[in-house]
Amino acid sequence: HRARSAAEIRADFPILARQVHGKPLVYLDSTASSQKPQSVIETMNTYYQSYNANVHRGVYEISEEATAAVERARVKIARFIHARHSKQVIFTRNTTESINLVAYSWGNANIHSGDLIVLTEMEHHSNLVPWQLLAQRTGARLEFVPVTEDGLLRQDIYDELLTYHPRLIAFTHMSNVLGTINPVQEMIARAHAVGATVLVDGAQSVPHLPVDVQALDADFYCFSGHKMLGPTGIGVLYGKRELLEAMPPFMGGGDMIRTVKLQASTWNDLPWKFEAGTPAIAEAIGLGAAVDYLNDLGMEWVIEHEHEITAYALERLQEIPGLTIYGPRALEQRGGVISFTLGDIHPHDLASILDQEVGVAIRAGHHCAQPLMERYDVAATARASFYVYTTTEDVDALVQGLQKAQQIFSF
Ligand SMILES: Cc1ncc(COP(=O)(O)O)c(CNc2co[nH]c2=O)c1O
Repeated sequence: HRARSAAEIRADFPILARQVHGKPLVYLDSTASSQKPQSVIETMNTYYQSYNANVHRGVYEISEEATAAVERARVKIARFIHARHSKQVIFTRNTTESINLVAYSWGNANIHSGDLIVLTEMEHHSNLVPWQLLAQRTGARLEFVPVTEDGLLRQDIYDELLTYHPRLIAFTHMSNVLGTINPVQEMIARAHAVGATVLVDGAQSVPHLPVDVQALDADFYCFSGHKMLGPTGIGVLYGKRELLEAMPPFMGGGDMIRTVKLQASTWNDLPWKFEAGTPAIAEAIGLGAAVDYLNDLGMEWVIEHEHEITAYALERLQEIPGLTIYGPRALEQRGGVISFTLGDIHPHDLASILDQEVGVAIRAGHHCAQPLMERYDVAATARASFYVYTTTEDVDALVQGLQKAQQIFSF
């Protein structure tokens, strides 16, 4: 991996050169969606400019080039998460669709009335609502692992819930609100010891941490391209081969079939059984370029950089009187996501002032984690999040903006 300065990296992201309200853009919302390096943008443009064609069935050069490019991207992604085989990498639109695919295809066939599904209090709605719908369809029941005051899962209650032999357990690898990194490997081992199947929501971990799905022994692992320097419209479901082979298709259509008769059809092999219709070709190829970019930096560098920025941010934010931070204090238990409130200033007002006064873009709201907001008895939080292009100067601009907001509201 090449050691590169923040300035060098930032030069790769055209959008970071722009201004907002006459001030340099300070983008601190990578948890919602990351910015894109020029190499990803160019890779997608090159597809459209040079070999735009539909995939799999065209018997002409540019269609074969497009097909090969999509399958090369799949192999890159499989290697990036250390999947045993690229057939275990299913392209979806995003994390949400990946989780819904499992809830419908695996869930409908394996969850029955009275079965227990265990989730946690810190889940994003994408890893909560699909299981609510499944429970409503099947008569299964949901139980939840609570979150402590400092943003950690109650492992004692997790162990207690395991004694009820849940059929399915689903939890996030890293919280998009608290930044909490859960001890996924050991939680999966304990779940497997009682015969549970485990889905991990990796939307916030794959972009920011080294992930090895075989070492974790995850049954299903889900993530989105747009959070990891890639385009929107492409996500991944990783699954253990025996599970994916046994699952019925999620959507019916072209490509996912082998033979079609009027009354019935047979299915294509993995991964195409789960990829009905024309895929997001440019987006899959773009995600492959994003993986190249992250591999060039190295994920160990990525998480170390984010820990440096997070440590600096935690230190600077604690200088601000009246500011409350949510989530673990210990760096090794968190990633580069900091949710906070500032006195009784509504987070939406904070975000507006930061945008207008210092060009800082943060997220404000419930972050699609309304149960977690309820657990902390807040309507909303402000949230700053960091990535490969974030610098300590970005954090300084955030602190300056928060101090400005305090002046404005201290009238
Ligand atoms: C932990 C987690 N799971 C699932 C999702 C859904 O990902 P999608 O299917 O690509 O939308 C998100 C997106 N989180 C956020 C999206 O915008 N602000 C966020 O915090 C997430 O952070």
